Amino acid sequence: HSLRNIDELCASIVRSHRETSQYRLEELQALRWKVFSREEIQAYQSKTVDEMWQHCAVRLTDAVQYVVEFAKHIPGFRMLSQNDQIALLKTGSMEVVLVRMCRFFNTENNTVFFDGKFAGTEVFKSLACGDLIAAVFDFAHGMCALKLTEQQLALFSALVLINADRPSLEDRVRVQRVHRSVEVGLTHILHRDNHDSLLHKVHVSSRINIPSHCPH
Ligand SMILES: COc1ccc2c(n1)CCN(C(=O)[C@H]1C[C@@H](CC(=O)O)C1)[C@H]2C(=O)Nc1cc(F)c2c(c1)C=CC2(C)C
Repeated sequence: HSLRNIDELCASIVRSHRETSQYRLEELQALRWKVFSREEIQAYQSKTVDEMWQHCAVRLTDAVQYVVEFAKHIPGFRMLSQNDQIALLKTGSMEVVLVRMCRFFNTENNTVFFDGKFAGTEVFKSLACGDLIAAVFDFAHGMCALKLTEQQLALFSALVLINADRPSLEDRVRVQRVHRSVEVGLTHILHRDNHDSLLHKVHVSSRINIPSHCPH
């Protein structure tokens, strides 16, 4: 890896992340104290499980589409076979949405951006999936605690997505090679930002232990 290649790889991943972020950080900062009224929370809580999941699924599908676009612009990702690109996106895109979600999270009042305002866990009560929602919020807290810059978040997102341990990959060795190059890029950026304390943390691509099933 010549230094030039690493810089070029980082630059293209950061550009791709920036171009595929649904909302700019400044927009979300402006909204971060816009929370739901009691009536609005009541309205969400009186939805049926299916209505609420439908409502969330539409938004998450939106966020996943942006992650697909992000992946397509990662040089190493495009080099992989179509089947491996699809396998990585099927299993990894939701994890990247959750990693990206930390940009939409306000740790001071434990709320996440949802439907244009910031929602606490009580808004999702009608999903009857308290443990899943708690895991999503805990994960967002953990990601925020790392205080990653947009560039570090871009490289970390690519690292989470390009994971050679995903099921049903045809050419694991090739995926591992791309993973390694992204890892070198992230290490390079963390060194440059004197964020060495983060090195050990971000190399374990964090997983959420999604509870096996929701009661409903
Ligand atoms: C990448 O990070 C993020 C983070 C949040 C959101 C997005 N992406 C996508 C866009 N978004 C919107 O709400 C859109 C604003 C639009 C209407 C408008 O523009 O006003 C609709 C957010 C969203 O979907 N939040 C969301 C969904 C969801 F299912 C859950 C949680 C949070 C928390 C727990 C669960 C239940 C898992």
